[in-house]
Amino acid sequence: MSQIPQFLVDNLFTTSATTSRPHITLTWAQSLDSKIAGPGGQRVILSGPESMLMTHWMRSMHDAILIGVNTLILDNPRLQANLLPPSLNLPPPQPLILDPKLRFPITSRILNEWNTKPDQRGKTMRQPWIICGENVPTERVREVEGAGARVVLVKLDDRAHIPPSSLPSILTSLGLRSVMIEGGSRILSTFLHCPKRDDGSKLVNSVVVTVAPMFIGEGIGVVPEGEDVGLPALKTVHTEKMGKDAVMICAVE
Ligand SMILES: NC(=O)C1=CN([C@@H]2O[C@H](COP(=O)(O)OP(=O)(O)OC[C@H]3O[C@@H](n4cnc5c(N)ncnc54)[C@H](O)[C@@H]3O)[C@@H](O)[C@H]2O)C=CC1
Ligand SMILES: Nc1nc(O)c(N)c(N[C@@H]2O[C@H](COP(=O)(O)O)[C@@H](O)[C@H]2O)n1
Repeated sequence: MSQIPQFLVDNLFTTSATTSRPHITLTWAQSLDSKIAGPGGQRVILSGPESMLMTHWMRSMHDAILIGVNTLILDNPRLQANLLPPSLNLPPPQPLILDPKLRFPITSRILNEWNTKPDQRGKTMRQPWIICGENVPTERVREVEGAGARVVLVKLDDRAHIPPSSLPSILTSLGLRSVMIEGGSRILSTFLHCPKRDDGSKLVNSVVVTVAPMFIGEGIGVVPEGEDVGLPALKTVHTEKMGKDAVMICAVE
C-alpha cells in the first residue's frame, strides 16, 4: 500500500466537510471481546500489517495525534507515520498528550527522539506538546519545557480533567485543523460520553475501529468497566477488510 487507501479519502472527512471547525477522529484497535490492551495495560499488537499501515496513513491525514498520559507511560509510543514511504515527504503529525497533572515522563521516546535526532525535526517528527492544567506548579512546567517539550496550560473541569468539549477551541488556538485521538480507554470514554463542543456542535466527527480476530480475555476494555452505558449511537459509513482485520468507519448520530 504505497498510496493512501482510497476508502479513507472517500469516507473519513466527509462527516465534517461543510464546516471549518477542527475535525475530530476517535480511533482504536480492539479484539473480538472489546479489549484494547492486556492485563495491567500491557500493550497488545492487534492490528495486522495492512491495518497498521492504514493507521499510519490515517495519522498522516490529521494535523495531530492525541493520546492520554497513561498510554504514553504504558506504551511509550513513537506516534509517527514511519511506516509510510519517506520519499513522500509527508508532514509529520503533531503529538499531543492530555496530561492534567503534568506527569509526562521526560524519558519518554517521543521527547528522547526529538532531542537526539535534530536532523529529523519537522521531517519525521515534531516536538511533543503536553496539554495540562493551569494549576500545575511553575517549577514542574519549567522542568518539562527545559527538557524540550512544549507545555500548554488549560482550565480543568470539576473532575480535574481536560474537558473534551473544549478540545476544539484548544486545537484552533494551536493552529491545528484536525486530530486523531488514539486512546486509551479513559480518553475514549470521556470523548464518547461528551456529545457536544462548547459551541453546541457535535464533538466527534468520525470513529474508526480496527477489529482484530482474536480474544484477549483479561485486559483493558475500549471503555473502562462501568462506563459502557450512555454511549452514543453510531452509523456505519464504510467497512473495509484489511488483511485479517475489519476496519469500520462510523459517524456519531
Ligand atoms: N489498542 C489501541 O488502539 C490502543 C490501546 N491503548 C491502551 O490503553 C491503555 C491506557 O488507557 P488508560 O489507562 O485508560 O489511559 P489513557 O491513555 O486514556 O489516559 C488517561 C489519563 O488521561 C488524563 N486525562 C486528561 N483528560 C482526560 C479526560 N478528559 N478524560 C479522561 N482522562 C483524561 C488523565 O490523567 C487520565 O488518567 C494502555 O494499556 C494502552 O496500551 C491506548 C491507545 C490505543
Ligand atoms: N492501530 C493500532 N493497532 C494496535 O494493535 C495497537 N496496539 C495500537 N496502539 C496505539 O498505537 C500506539 C503505538 O504507536 P507507535 O507504533 O509506537 O507509533 C499506542 O500507544 C496506541 O496508541 N494501535
